[in-house]
Amino acid sequence: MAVFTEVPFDTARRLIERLDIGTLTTLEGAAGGIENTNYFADTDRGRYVLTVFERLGFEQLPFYLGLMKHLAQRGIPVPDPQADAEGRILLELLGKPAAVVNRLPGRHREAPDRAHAEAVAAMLARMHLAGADFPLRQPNLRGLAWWAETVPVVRPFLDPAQRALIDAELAFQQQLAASAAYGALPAGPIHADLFRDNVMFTDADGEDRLGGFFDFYFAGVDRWLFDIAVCLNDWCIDLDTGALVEARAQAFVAAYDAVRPLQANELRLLPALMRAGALRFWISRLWDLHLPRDARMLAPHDPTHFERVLRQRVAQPWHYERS
Ligand SMILES: Nc1ncnc2c1ncn2[C@@H]1O[C@H](COP(=O)(O)OP(=O)(O)O)[C@@H](O)[C@H]1O
Ligand SMILES: N[C@@H](CCOP(=O)(O)O)C(=O)O
Repeated sequence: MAVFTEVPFDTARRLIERLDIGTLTTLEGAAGGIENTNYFADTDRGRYVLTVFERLGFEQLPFYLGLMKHLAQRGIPVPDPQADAEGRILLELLGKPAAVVNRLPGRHREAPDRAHAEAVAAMLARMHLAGADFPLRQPNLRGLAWWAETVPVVRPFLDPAQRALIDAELAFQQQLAASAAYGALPAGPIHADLFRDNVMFTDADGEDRLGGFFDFYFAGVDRWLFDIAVCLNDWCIDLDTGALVEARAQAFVAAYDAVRPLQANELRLLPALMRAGALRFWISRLWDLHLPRDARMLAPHDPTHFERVLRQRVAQPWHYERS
């Protein structure tokens, strides 16, 4: 259960009262997640999620919440932060930052097929375009600078072969980031963590429909291609082996490309960015496993999964072929 901060019903009721979204009827802790306290909060007028931020401070949240508001206003299905009478969407509860967003319909799909991948890819492209004029700028805080800072911290926990891999891949990404081709990649706000468990699908009428993207708390301004790479490494792999499911990956990129045509240097650098995406989550999972920030931290994700994915992306780079 991802409830790190217990919120009494009356405390939540008073907060909800300030938002003009009805009267709180039920409040229930949400399972899953490893970062924030989430409660499902129903009112007599709608369904919401109350989040108390455990890791993030008041300085980073205006970017995340503002981006969600911006995207929601442009018709992208993402949680829409609710404002109080003064127009504030970043709230405070029990001394911690908090927000109330609308609850997306549906549930995530653990075993996505090609149609799920295509729906996510097309919406990802729409989201990138819709976010392009978002005025706030915050870098991807889990980007290259963080990897370089964190690799020395997790390195002592690795065996010699793992150290060689992590050192080589970090050096490869540093060299890539300094290249002109990388510098020319289009950039803007990205989600940066759009895994299967951060996307809802509804199954009304026997057909799956995209319910929305959520958990924007790793978002930042970075290369759009990085978002595509992160998705390919999750939506388009066999989780048992880490192998890319090439037909699904091909369909994913084609669906994205149909909405926002990829540039030639994006097509060329995709294999390198897929290595970046695998490295990023290998490092963060190592960090979560070996340096838990809090004794109450839930079971961390398995780092060896992304070590394996990274080895495969290095050994078998995959190129998208436009048909
Ligand atoms: N806006 C939302 N709409 C619907 N469900 C949500 C929403 N936000 C969070 N949830 C639910 O809460 C769970 C935990 O949220 P998540 O953002 O993954 O937490 P964390 O930030 O701790 O990783 C999700 O798996 C999902 O079921
Ligand atoms: N998707 C990341 C972990 C981030 O956790 P989330 O629950 O906030 O998405 C991973 O799989 O390592």
